[in-house]
Formats: sequence, structure tokens, C-alpha cells
Amino acid sequence: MRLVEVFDTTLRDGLQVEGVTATVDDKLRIAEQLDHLGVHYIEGGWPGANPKDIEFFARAQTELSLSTSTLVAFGSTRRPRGKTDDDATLRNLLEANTSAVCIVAKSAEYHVVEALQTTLDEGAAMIADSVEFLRSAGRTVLVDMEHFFDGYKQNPEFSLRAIEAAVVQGASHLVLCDTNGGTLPHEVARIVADVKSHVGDDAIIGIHCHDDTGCAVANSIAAVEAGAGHIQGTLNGLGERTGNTNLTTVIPNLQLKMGYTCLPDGRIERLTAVSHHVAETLNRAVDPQAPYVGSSAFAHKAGLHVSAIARAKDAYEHVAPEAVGNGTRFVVSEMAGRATIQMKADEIGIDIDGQQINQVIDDLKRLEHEGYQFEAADASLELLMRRAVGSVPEFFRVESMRVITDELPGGIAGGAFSTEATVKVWVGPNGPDGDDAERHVSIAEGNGPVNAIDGALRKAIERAVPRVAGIHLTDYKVRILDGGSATGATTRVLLSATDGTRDWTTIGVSPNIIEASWRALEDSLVYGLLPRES
Ligand SMILES: CC(=O)SCCNC(=O)CCNC(=O)[C@H](O)C(C)(C)COP(=O)(O)OP(=O)(O)OC[C@H]1O[C@@H](n2cnc3c(N)ncnc32)[C@H](O)[C@@H]1OP(=O)(O)O
Ligand SMILES: CC(=O)C(=O)O
Repeated sequence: MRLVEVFDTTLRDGLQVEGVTATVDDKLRIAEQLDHLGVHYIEGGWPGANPKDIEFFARAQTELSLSTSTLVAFGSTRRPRGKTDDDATLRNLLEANTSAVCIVAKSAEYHVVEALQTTLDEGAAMIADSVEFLRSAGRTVLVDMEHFFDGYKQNPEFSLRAIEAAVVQGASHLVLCDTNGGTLPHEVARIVADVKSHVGDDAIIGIHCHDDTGCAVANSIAAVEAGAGHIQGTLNGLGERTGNTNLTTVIPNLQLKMGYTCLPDGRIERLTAVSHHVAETLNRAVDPQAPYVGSSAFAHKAGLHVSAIARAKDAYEHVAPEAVGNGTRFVVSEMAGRATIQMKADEIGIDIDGQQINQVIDDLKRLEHEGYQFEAADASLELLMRRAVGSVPEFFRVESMRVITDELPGGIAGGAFSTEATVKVWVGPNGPDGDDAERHVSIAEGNGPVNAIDGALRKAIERAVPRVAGIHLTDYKVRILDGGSATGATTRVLLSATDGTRDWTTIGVSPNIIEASWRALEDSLVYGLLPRES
């Protein structure tokens, strides 16, 4: 199997996307994750560009112990009309003390003339001098040929001259960059093949793509098929503008489908975990629909799909999700059929018959039509199914609930609002229908209606059902479903809770926000009180 090296630039180009930043600690932790995944190279940043990257490379020497990957410092060629000996960028690259460095070199006539404002001879000399300088200091030198594809289309002679300048001085890799991301796969295939025939085995051809046409992964694959032996990209496709080649997509495509070796044995199974770990560290969630690693990548919602999967596991999956550390999930919604409900019941451990399944499907479809969304509310779904089979104990029965909000004197300018809820419930050691059941009336104040009814309900049942004290609400989300109805709109409330070991979410929907909240709250407490197998 042909080896294709993986060069990760999450810590350099990945951080060039707006809205994402990382501390030095974050960068060190991400480097550890990339090593754990087994990429060949980790580009850590641009030493000298900012104090953070200087500190990163300094601390990496003592705090990072990489077992699989090589750390790379990034910089540029020397400045136009300057000398290598007194070039600050090159000096900083050496001070980073990495065995390999990657320098960006302008390989397009337009950029040499317009951006560097110099001649083509000087452009080529900047590359040759810089590679020679870094090689003579003992570094492995990879060269990112910036704007290579655009440059090659405009003036192939100069772009090949830039390549030549690097090869002659001993660059190990010539990385062809689609810097503006506008090149398409058929062009990449043709140009990489041309360069490969030119360079032969004198250096490894690499590919570095941006996703401006949505083709970064396809372009990288086209380059590999045309002879590239090195792909650059980022985890989750982070990167300048629309991002870089997404390694979490291109690696499994190359390795699982095309037979190339990108990661050492036993590592590709870590892909999903590492992708999510890095996303978490950078506070940027993985797109649920990301191929291979997204939470929806192997989630099945359509009833017909689930029915087929129940009979043949791989019926609707292009690869085994476990191959990349992901897993199959079934989403229960109005699109569910009998097979979906049966599989969900098996998963939860509910014994359900055909008639009860029909009941669940009818309830589910009716409620989703009213605005419920059970895929977001696991606990309400489970209660719906358990109620259909009669396995939800009645811990308490609510006789009535009333909530009043008063504006105290002072008006909008100076007044305060006070909210009070009254809840009447039946509870008892043997449930609300037991001979020993009692009626409890409790009142609670709150900083708003939901807070007040939560307080009053808990107070009313806590003596008979003390376990309610261990249930804590953690999140409360309200969504307006038909904004056009203004204040008369239907609202959907999602309430999340925990008992310290489990987290769950319930849902309530109503044109009355208090009723929607109340339904979600009741379900939340009932779910938290269900007996659990230890
Ligand atoms: C395609 C890419 O993604 S390459 C990576 C780009 N990444 C970054 O730019 C992030 C980090 N960059 C920085 O912190 C700063 O831009 C620095 C420290 C690198 C440079 O800062 P400054 O010296 O203030 O220059 P500035 O940002 O204006 O860049 C223009 C200078 O870079 C030079 N330059 C641009 N590309 C190159 C190159 N490939 N090789 C050598 N010099 C270059 C220009 O000639 C210009 O030099 P001049 O001001 O002497 O005429
Ligand atoms: C080097 C680089 O990041 C680019 O050309 O896109």
C-alpha cells in the first residue's frame, strides 16, 4: 500500500480562521492529540510571528514528548533584497529548534511581482537561498509553494523554476498550494502530474488545498492519484476563509476506500474522538453532518432505512462507523416506522408489543405535528414509550397549578416583579392512589414563573418523594415555532437535568409558555425518579 504522509496544520493554518484562537496550553494539548492520532507532521505555528508561538516552541521542547509525529516550525523565505544571515524569520525558525521546518515561498509570477514587488530572478533566489540556509543548519526543509496552481496556469516556466530552486538546494518536500482555493480536481490532477514528471523522485510532492470551491478534499485526492505523497490539512477542516482540506474526511477516504496508508495501524479508529477533542479545546463544535466523525454521520432517521438496518446492519452505511471510532444511532421522530420503535425499545430495555408500538407511532406523529421534537428530548421519548406499555409509576398526581406575577409599585422605571406559584398534589408512600395518600398544597416564590412552579412542585412532593432533591435542572431553552403569530406563538421548551450520574432532556410544547415549561418540568422530575437498574 502506498504511503501518503499526513501533515497537520491545525495549529497554524487552522487558527487562521476567524473566530478561533488557542492558548499555548491548548496548542500543546492539541499537539498531543495529533500525535495520538498518528499524523506524520504537526505544524505548530510561526515562531517569531507572535509571543504565543515563540512560547509554544520553547515549551514544546520540554513539555511535548511525541512518539509518532514530527513537530514542524513554519515561516517564510527571506525577505526580498535581504540576506539570509540577518533575516529575522529564518533566525526564529532555527531558534524554534525543530528538526523540520516548512517555509512558504511565492511560486506565482503575479505574487512575486505584485505582492513582493520584486523580480522573478529575486523571487527564485529567495527560495534557493532560504532552503540552502536552513539545510546547512541541519533542518529538513519542506517548501509550501504558495499560489502554485494559479501561478502555473499563468506562467508555468516561473512556477517550475521556483520548484527547481528548492529541489536543487535539497528541499525534502514541494508542497503545491491552492492558496486561493479556486482550483478544481481535473486541473489539480493535470498540474500535479506535470510537476511529478518534472521532479521525479528528487523530492516528495505534497498538496495543500483550501475549500473555497468545496473541493479541497477532492483536490487532495486528485493530487494523490496523480503522484503526491504528502497531504496537508487540518482537523475538522478549520483554516483561513472556508478552511483547509479536512483531514477527518480525506484520511478515511484515502485509507479505507482507496488502499493508501495514511496513519499507523490501529490509529484511524481514534479519528472521531480526536476530532471532537480538538473541537472541544478550540470551542468550536464539530459539524454534526461532518463525514465520518459527525454525530449524524451514521444516524438513521427514516423509518425505511432503520427497518432495513434491522435486517442488515450495513444496509445504509458506506463504511462501518467503528472503523473511524464512530457508531450507528437511530433517531426517533415522525419519520419513524415500526422497526425504529422496536429498535429503540430494545435499546432502552422496554418490552413492547405490536399494538403498543402502533400507539407510540400515533402519539409520536401527532405530537411532532404539534411542534414536539423527540430527537432532542431523549427522556420525553422514553416516557412516551414507557407510558404506552404502562411502566411509568405515578409518583405524584397534580390536582392543580396556579402561577401569578405581580408588578409591585414603582412602574417600569422603578418597580420589581414578584412571582408566586401554588401547586396542589396528591402523594403518598404507596402513590397518589394509596389509602395513605395525602393532599399537599404548597406555595413558592421564584424569580420567574418557571422557577416558582419548580419550587412549589418540589416542595409539595419532597416529603413523600425525597429523591426529587437529587434532581437538578441544568438548562432551559425556549424556541418560538411560529414567529408570525407574535406573542400568540407556539413555544417549544427543552429542559435539561441531571442527577449527578445521568443527564436527560425533556420537552413541552404549547401556545402558553407556562404550560410548555410545566409539561417539560413534570416529565423531567418523573424521568429522574424512575427506578434504574444499577
Ligand atoms: C498562505 C499563508 O497562509 S502564509 C501564512 C500567513 N500567516 C500569517 O501571515 C500569520 C502570521 N503573520 C504575522 O504575524 C505577520 O504578518 C509577520 C510577522 C509574518 C510579518 O509582519 P510584518 O513584517 O509586519 O509584514 P506584513 O504582515 O505587512 O507582511 C508583508 C511583508 O512580508 C513579506 N512577504 C510576504 N510573503 C513573503 C514570503 N513568502 N517570503 C518572504 N517575505 C514575504 C512582504 O514582502 C512584506 O515585506 P516588507 O514589509 O518588507 O515589504
Ligand atoms: C502556505 C499556505 O498556507 C497556503 O498557501 O495556503
